[in-house]
Amino acid sequence: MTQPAHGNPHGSDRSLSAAVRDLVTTIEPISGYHRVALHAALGQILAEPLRTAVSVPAHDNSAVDGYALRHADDDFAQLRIVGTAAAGHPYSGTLGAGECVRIMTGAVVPAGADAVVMQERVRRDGDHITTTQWPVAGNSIRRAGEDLQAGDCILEAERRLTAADLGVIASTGQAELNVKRPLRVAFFSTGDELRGVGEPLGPGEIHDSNRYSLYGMLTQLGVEVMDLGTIRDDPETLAGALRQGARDADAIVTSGGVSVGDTDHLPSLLGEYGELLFGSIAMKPGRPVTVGRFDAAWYFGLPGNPVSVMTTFTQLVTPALRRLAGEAQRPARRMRVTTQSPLGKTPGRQDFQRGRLVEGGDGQLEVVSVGHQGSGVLRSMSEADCFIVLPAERGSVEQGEIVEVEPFAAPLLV
Ligand SMILES: Nc1nc2c(c(=O)[nH]1)N[C@H]1C(S)=C(S)[C@@H](COP(=O)(O)OP(=O)(O)OC[C@H]3O[C@@H](n4cnc5c(N)ncnc54)[C@H](O)[C@@H]3O)O[C@H]1N2
Ligand code: MOO
Repeated sequence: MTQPAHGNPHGSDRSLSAAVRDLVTTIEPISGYHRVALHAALGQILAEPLRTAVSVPAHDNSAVDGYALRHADDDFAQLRIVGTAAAGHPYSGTLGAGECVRIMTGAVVPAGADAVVMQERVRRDGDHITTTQWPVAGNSIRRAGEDLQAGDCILEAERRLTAADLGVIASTGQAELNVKRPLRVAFFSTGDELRGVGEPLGPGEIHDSNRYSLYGMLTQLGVEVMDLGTIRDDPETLAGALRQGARDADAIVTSGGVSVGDTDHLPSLLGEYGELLFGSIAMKPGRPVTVGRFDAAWYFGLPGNPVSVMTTFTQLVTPALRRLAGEAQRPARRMRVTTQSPLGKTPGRQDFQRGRLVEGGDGQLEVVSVGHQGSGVLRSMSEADCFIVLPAERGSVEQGEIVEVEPFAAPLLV
């Protein structure tokens, strides 16, 4: 599978979809799981399918505040109130003919009752009621098991647990569960021009911004991050950082030094000490990448341009790290909308332009370009809330044409 580190600039680079497919089929997920308290499972990956031993709700209960009655008493006669059922305080008797029970939302439906009438449809006179609208059988009753049935598989393995999932699990009473161990990802920036935030800049120097956007995207992906800092463009030092990352982490993500310049050492280092899987993708921004293995770790060398880092991270690294972490893949959520802006493009690479979704005249979502699309204009990422995804073969797009957009999700938006 090894290919030259630098793709052909005339268009024979591997497509992004082929690169992702190769990675996802080649990567073996890490093993290992641990048992955690329910609240600590938020954002973690479920290690096994989760079954419920109980039904939820456990009992038929009332959906409204009103009166539980026997539907067979369908004669519009007065019903006598024989007791009260509140949530957590069931009525212990059984309803007889002509009887009803004052019932509150969430209370267990008493034995003998088979419908509930809401109190707005009732006239009450002392301990008797008459209804203004006789309910149908089963009216306003939430059935036992209508949410979850005892024995059901309620969540599949490999699922990253959401707030709703925690609630669903809590409703079954389960206090602990097995989740996969978190993926450990080391990251560093490369470049002699880079200085840390808070440091003064010398001639030609810039602040290392990629390490912060990478930190943010990795953290939002739910992995354990190891920041190896800013590394100079020196092969020995870079090899040392790669060794440290491979020793302590499951994957290493770097920015810079993957193109064809004199100080771009990472492709040759990987070729020499590791295994190079591929070195160039037909996407813009983000054509030069260096992807492969270094010792036991997966290595993702992303281009240095700040927008290219974020684009390649979301499109290429994210599915690869999800696979490595043992998380089920998710399809890209793309939709077709009208563009309010003309979009410049030359055929050759799949383009990820930055856009914002807006409400069009007819209330439908449309997209506008955030403007300057240079791969060094990081503000375009900050101002955007979606990628405008243009196929490799197409040229410029006119205002009013339909384009595909991919709204940002984590790791770009919380
Ligand atoms: N002759 C060619 N030159 C370039 C090509 C090419 O195909 N042939 N591709 C261009 C493209 S596209 C990209 S993307 C870059 C990728 O180059 P590198 O990965 O080697 O990145 P660097 O040269 O190290 O940096 C590029 C750019 O980004 C700035 N940078 C780097 N790291 C950071 C950081 N941590 N924070 C902020 N900014 C950073 C760096 O100063 C450069 O301006 O190669 C093109 N060249
Ligand atoms: O691929 Mo570069 O990332 O276009 O600037």
